[in-house]
Amino acid sequence: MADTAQTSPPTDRTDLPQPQHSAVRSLLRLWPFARPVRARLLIAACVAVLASCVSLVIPLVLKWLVDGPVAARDPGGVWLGGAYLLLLGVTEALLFGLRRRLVARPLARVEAAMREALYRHLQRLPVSFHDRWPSGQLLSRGTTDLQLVRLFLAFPLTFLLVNATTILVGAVLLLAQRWSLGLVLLAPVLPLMVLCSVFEAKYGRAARRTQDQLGDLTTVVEESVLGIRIIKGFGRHRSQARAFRQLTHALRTSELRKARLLAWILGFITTLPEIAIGAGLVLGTLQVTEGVLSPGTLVAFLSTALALRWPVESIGFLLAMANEAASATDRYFEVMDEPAVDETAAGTAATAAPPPDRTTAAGQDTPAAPGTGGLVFSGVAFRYPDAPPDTPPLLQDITLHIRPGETMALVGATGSGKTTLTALVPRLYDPTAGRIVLDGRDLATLSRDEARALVAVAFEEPTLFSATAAENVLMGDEDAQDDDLRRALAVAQAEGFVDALPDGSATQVGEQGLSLSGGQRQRLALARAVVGRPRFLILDDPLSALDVHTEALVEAALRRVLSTTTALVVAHRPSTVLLADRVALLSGGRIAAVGTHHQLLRDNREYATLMSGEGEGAR
Ligand SMILES: Nc1ncnc2c1ncn2[C@@H]1O[C@H](COP(=O)(O)OP(=O)(O)OP(=O)(O)O)[C@@H](O)[C@H]1O
Repeated sequence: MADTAQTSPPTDRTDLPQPQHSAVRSLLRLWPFARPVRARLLIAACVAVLASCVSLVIPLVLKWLVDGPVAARDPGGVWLGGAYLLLLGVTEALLFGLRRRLVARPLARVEAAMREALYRHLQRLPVSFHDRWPSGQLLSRGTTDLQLVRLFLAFPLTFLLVNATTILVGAVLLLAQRWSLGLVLLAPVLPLMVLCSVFEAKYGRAARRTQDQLGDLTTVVEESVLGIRIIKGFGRHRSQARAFRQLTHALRTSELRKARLLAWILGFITTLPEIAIGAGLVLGTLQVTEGVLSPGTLVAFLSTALALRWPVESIGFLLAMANEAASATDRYFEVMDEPAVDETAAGTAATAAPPPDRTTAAGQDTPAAPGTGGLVFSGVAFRYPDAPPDTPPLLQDITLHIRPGETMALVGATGSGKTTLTALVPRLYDPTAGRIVLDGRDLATLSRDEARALVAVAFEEPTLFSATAAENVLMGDEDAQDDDLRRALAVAQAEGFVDALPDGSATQVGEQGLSLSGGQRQRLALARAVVGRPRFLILDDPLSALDVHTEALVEAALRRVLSTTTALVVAHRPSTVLLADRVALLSGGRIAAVGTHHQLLRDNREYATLMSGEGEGAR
């Protein structure tokens, strides 16, 4: 299968040692998204560097003020010096304000573009990807992680650059003013650099762990909200709360580890320069006493050193934010790097079709002649990409012909692969061998879009979206008109209850259509399946979990739906089987028997057992 995705979701990796990764390499991957706003980012960075340099001029004005007007007791000069300082302060504030204005809007655009790209990509990823990835992990990558990335582009990206420049310019000024004092102040730089690189590696791993745990937590919250009826119905709220507490506890432990790491680096980053400033102050005062240093130079020197405090101290936070953003970027691209399927490209047949004159296994349907209409499975085999390598394929040598206009029921024990077989027809998965032919056209030569235009599906769980009833139905065919909607509702026997909704078909049916009854949702899902007048209809157990009264309504709807199309219907109970013209029994990954319900009931013991509801695997 061309579209199989191989990476495991990160849930499996939370407790494993994370691979060493370079934060810079990860962050460089943001470039394609940041590129369109690069001019703004560059201007904003220049403005911030300028603002920071303005702050470094303040100590020089102080030196002039102390050694000049203050020493000469010149009030006019002092007022002028004060005015200069005020002007510099206001300029610095205005420049930082301008920087913020410059980046705010473009960065919101970058975040939106990344989120849009992620959503688009998620839609194009194969079903096998979604089978493996918990939705909470995807949700957290599209929300929290992207916020971290935007924050990085807004602050650490600029300020790591600005602070490095400020520290460099400040160091030159310190050395130029008094090189011996400058060396004392710069002494902590080397140990701090070593400590920062140790911190970065440790914090990067902790950040990754926290973000993965947050994804797991999101999954649990989402499942609890969606499954609230089951949780309440089975009184599982305590065990659910316990599971949630365990996850929050793990997350808290990881957050505390991050806080501890940040605390120790901040401790060093604050203490070492303070000690150096203290030593510089003592040394400088001695030099002033000895008359080898002017008081103004000492004031300027110490003011420069104090002006460098924030750029140095903030490096801890900035590195932490940069590492969180690097982990968030890794997590984002783990999804984006998954190969998407091209819905418009034709696939390639997994293997050549079996020769038409081959001998078929006992009970298999007779192979269809080439070019035959209807839905034909020829020697189809399938195994899930993540199935253990030593297990046999789930489906093997499936040969079945559903004639044009015919309804075939597919019966088998639970877990026998019925849903999997039906998922091959709309190309949710591709067979690993054999071929499927729709009205004489090999499915492998059709694009997914073409295949889905021919085939409509209604799954066992009739998922509805938070949209109006009409919009939910029209998802089945975006070109459908009002007439088609009315016809589909009528065919699915949904007209009556839809018209009785407060706003008719314009009524919002709520998240997952929860405000509707099971039977109503099932009928809307049927209407969605038939609105595009599909040539082929695949129904996965359409009468599951219905009460007797609703079952009769949906059954009546189904009879009308099935009379208009060629259909394959997964069936568990006789009432559904009776809707079909013939029945195929799936057993041991193969079609074990094909016939009418009564024939199979009479001739096939396994079928009879399944239909009586006594079979081990029957439901
Ligand atoms: N995405 C998947 N990856 C790996 N194995 C899977 C996947 N989906 C289903 N399976 C396995 O394939 C087997 C067949 O599942 P399938 O849902 O097709 O059975 P079914 O006959 O429709 O069952 P039921 O009657 O209970 O709905 C099961 O053992 C299931 O665990």
